[in-house]
Amino acid sequence: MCGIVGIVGHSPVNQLIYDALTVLQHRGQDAAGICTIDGQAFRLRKANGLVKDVFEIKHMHRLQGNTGIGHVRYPTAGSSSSSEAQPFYVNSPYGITLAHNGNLTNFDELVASMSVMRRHINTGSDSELMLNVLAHELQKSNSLCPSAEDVFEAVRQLHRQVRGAYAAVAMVIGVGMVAFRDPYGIRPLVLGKKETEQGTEYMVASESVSLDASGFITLRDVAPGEAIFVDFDGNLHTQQCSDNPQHVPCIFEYVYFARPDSTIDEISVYGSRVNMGSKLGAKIAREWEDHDIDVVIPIPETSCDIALQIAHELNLPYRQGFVKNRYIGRTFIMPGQTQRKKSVRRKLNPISQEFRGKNVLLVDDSIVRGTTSEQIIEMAREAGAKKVYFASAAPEIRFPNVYGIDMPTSEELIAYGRDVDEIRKQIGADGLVYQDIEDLEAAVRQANPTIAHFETSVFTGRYVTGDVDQAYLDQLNASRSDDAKTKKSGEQSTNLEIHNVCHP
Ligand SMILES: O=P(O)(O)OC[C@H]1O[C@H](OP(=O)(O)OP(=O)(O)O)[C@H](O)[C@@H]1O
Ligand SMILES: NC(=O)CC[C@H](N)C(=O)O
Ligand SMILES: [Mg+2]
Repeated sequence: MCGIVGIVGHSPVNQLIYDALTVLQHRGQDAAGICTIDGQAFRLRKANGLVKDVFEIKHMHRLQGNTGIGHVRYPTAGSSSSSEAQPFYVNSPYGITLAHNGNLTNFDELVASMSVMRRHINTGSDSELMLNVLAHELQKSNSLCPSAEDVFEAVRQLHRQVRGAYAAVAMVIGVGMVAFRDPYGIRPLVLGKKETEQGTEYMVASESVSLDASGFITLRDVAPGEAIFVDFDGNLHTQQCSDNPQHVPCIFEYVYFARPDSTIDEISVYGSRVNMGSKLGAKIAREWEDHDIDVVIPIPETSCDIALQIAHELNLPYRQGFVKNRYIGRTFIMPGQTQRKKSVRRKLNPISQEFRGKNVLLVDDSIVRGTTSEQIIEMAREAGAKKVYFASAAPEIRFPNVYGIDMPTSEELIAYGRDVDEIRKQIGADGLVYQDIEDLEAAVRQANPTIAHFETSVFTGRYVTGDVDQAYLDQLNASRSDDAKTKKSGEQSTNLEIHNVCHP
């Protein structure tokens, strides 16, 4: 899950974009990039690493200009090479740069269409493909300076060619900034503004929290299929560019990805997690009527709000029994299983007095590969717990994700081919309870009943874009499973370091 941001301002935007990216860091820890427009030139800095490490003062000085876009990356296509960090750049028919959150499901088809379009692709990134489709469609306007209508027509044509999930922001030199969301609105995108003495500034971002951090107020979510265009005179234009938009946002944003202080599609992420706690607490009370749980303990950090509400429902004490090392990032979005496994104990350490002689209920937002739950239960026992029960605020995850979460294969998922009792044994718990899918959907929908359906394929195996078949999933497995990535990592090169060439 990557994070994207774009600003058309009246004064330098480098620091604002940097600040916005730091609060989107939870969406991608692998690479970061910022591109600004300085006169007629793009200024670009992108590299592997966290925002704080990628941008040194010398880079920030070079990122001049009042318009810019930024990206934090969690790879779901191609490799982890720094040449696939974003934003991407093309120089024809105009100077265009683009940052993308999501994952395209018709990668091969798009690669094949590139030769017809006479466009060159330099990496294995789906985002580079999408940029080239946009460039190709803009070229059809046959104009030296495309109008808002030309830009919207290009996005309309892009929606017809590109499949999968995408929230994207692009800049066209001399023209403006365009942002768009796929016709199902799977990935989030929010629009904000700031009034200044020089006029209105506009910003788009993956999450509202980055508008807060950069001093913008949230106007609204970008609608599924809609495009937002801000020209360089600062005028905002918007248009629905999809033939058949439907709103089916990804439910995993609420379960895990997004920050609790963000609001996505008019639903507070925090509020949805509290509701998840209410529903799961009620299920535990119902199904484990005679339970002997002494204390509820969250597995920091994402599950804290959920666990507190479960404790409230069960009328039990809530204790922060694990201390989180604030210098270790999120383990689930780390690129390899060895690194993920090692990081759990580095990240979380128990306070034994909260475990000694007690029956504890550990709560997590989700169990994906089981990396966290297996180790954390072991740690709880080592700390002296008598019994260790486990609750997951999301249902069993049994299917790959193809829309921007790097879960490319069923075999890596602990719930694949196992029922709840088998999973319980595998993670070593005395009892295990999962949220029901209906309850999860209801918990999230509560704040915005207009959303009839959520993207829930990891639980159901139903893919909303209708183009995901077994052949595609097999291919994804072959190219992106942990084994495949390990094999590939030896071959990875950074391609040409053309993206960081320093111009005087
Ligand atoms: O079953 P697994 O494969 O371990 O994946 C699930 C775990 O990973 C995530 O935590 P993460 O450490 O990424 O982030 P957090 O600090 O936001 O909870 C999630 O919150 C679960 O704890
Ligand atoms: N998680 C994402 O949104 C990834 C974006 C894009 N598919 C990449 O791999 O760079
Ligand atoms: Mg976690």
